[in-house]
Amino acid sequence: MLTVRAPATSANLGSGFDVFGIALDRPADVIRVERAPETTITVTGVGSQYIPEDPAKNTVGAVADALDAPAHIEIDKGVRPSSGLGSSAASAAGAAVALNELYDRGRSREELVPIAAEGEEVVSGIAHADNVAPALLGGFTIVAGGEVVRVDASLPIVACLPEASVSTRDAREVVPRSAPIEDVVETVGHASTLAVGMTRDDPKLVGRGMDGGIVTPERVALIEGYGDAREAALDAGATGVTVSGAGPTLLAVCREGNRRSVAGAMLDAFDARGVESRAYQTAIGEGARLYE
Ligand SMILES: Nc1ncnc2c1ncn2[C@@H]1O[C@H](COP(=O)(O)OP(=O)(O)O)[C@@H](O)[C@H]1O
Ligand SMILES: N[C@@H](CCOP(=O)(O)O)C(=O)O
Repeated sequence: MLTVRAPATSANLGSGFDVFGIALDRPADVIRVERAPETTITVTGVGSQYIPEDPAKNTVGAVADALDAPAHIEIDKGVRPSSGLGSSAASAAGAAVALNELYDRGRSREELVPIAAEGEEVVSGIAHADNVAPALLGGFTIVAGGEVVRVDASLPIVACLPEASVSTRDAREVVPRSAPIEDVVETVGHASTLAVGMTRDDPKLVGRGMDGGIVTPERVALIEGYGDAREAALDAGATGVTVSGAGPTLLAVCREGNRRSVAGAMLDAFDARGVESRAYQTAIGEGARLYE
């Protein structure tokens, strides 16, 4: 039996819809695989009651098909589904790494990106790779033109998850089909600033580069208490706050030493609105790790 720890991820980062992503140190899914004549799946852990074990409906089933690697796959969820923390992608990336090894398929991590993205198509209708790329490669990733660029970034992060669910499929319904050129120009400016900030591990540039975006303002409306929690985090010293993936998690970029106060401020702000939440004090981290 092979075991893989596959991390949560945060996609978009405000200005990089369907393009930018980061791997997070925690939380993570644990995937265990063993050869079998046909694919079967068991799911335990956080939110497992909402995750189908039918291989046709689970992201790992699509990955097993794509690698022609039938297996019994055990998924222990650490990343809550429909959270905006790449839950479906963590399992898909973990399964891709584990099955590639189990069947000696010889695919590189980069080659596994489109394979893991097939799992995302099962749940959101589109094979967006902005979660599976960092889940496989770690660090900060840019998915563009079918290629992935990886930057070995390192920054303190708080991910604050309110007690609500937003399905990526639903949140894609509010994505504008077109945008005024002024908004596109502004977004390109922010995205460029963010990418340079990542190469320098500069929380100020990264935070500034997360501002605005064409998609984020539409999604904020789906998250009760977003505005208050964002303000509280910025007041506590976060350098930037945006929606993580499709939400409802809020992603706050921090400076060394201020994660605890940022996390506390966000929890208090949600609490004042009567919304329960939990905060992960985490960091940009490594990709899926294989344990023999
Ligand atoms: N292995 C899996 N892990 C998590 N969710 C899964 C998995 N397989 C299928 N799903 C389904 O995917 C949906 C959650 O994915 P999504 O809406 O993209 O949110 P996120 O990936 O941010 O948690 C849920 O409907 C869940 O049942
Ligand atoms: N680019 C996608 C990212 C979805 O991330 P998730 O963590 O919410 O699954 C989108 O914004 O739709």
